[in-house]
Amino acid sequence: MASVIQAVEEVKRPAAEAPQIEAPLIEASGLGVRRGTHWLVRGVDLTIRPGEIVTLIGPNGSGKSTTVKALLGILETSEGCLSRQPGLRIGYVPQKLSVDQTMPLTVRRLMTLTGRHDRAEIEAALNEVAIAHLAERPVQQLSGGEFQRALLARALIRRPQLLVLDEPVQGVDFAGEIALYELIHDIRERLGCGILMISHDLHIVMGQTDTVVCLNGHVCCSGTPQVVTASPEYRALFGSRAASALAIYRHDHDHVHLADGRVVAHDHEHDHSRGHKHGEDHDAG
Ligand SMILES: Nc1ncnc2c1ncn2[C@@H]1O[C@H](COP(=O)(O)OP(=O)(O)OP(=O)(O)O)[C@@H](O)[C@H]1O
Repeated sequence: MASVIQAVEEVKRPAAEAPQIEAPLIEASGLGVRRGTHWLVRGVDLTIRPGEIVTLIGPNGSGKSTTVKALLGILETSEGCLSRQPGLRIGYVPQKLSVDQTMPLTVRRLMTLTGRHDRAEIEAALNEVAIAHLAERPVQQLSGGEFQRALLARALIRRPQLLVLDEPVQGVDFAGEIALYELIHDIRERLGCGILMISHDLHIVMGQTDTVVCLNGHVCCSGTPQVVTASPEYRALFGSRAASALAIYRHDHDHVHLADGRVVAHDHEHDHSRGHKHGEDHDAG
């Protein structure tokens, strides 16, 4: 009887109190890109909401970059549905950015190559990634990690609603990798932007992501890291690397972030649907 009353009260509860799931920034369904008779990638279903980190993983040539470019509208899609929030502000950190070794280019100047920004905006973006002290340094003299931070700052200066990172830790040593992923996580917390990332670092991906999409020319499996690491497709694709990533990963959902910014306690036994963030608990190594 008590449960019936409880159920009725749940129904009566005003809609405003129900958890709000924010509208997607980008939503793709059955997306495919073909060149000639060859499908580069096919059957991609993917949604990115504000404040959500979605990571694409997969072997070389599995269609990760193609998928990102199609989602951003850089590449024309051949089939499927794709919608982006109108006027969506995107900050993009490319896989590679080659800088002429002889060209004098300071970090400050790098920040203005793709748009006009005043001093305060540049300072704020550099502060965001903790390299304000390097503003006058030629970019050729930066370490791998510092250069990646400078690229991140350049993407953040536009106050993006969606940050897109194509392998953000390239040229960075292991300690620097961890620091960068922590920074990306912090940026999501501070700015509330959605993050779409390509990564090969399975261990870190599994700890720092809300949703993992595993590609191999098509979506092999997708969902929370917990769901993906348990899937046979993922294990078949990554073999022993998959097993070790699974071994260090322990996912501990203990709260949800509602669309209005509130954080509420959450049961462990909840469904892993979209629209929430999570707390994680990782065992080292
Ligand atoms: N313009 C193109 N024309 C024909 N084939 C292409 C084109 N661009 C990419 N490909 C092919 O499409 C497939 C997917 O490429 P993509 O760059 O998306 O893979 P990826 O998963 O990002 O790889 P990596 O991890 O090596 O960066 C590859 O087989 C690639 O050779």
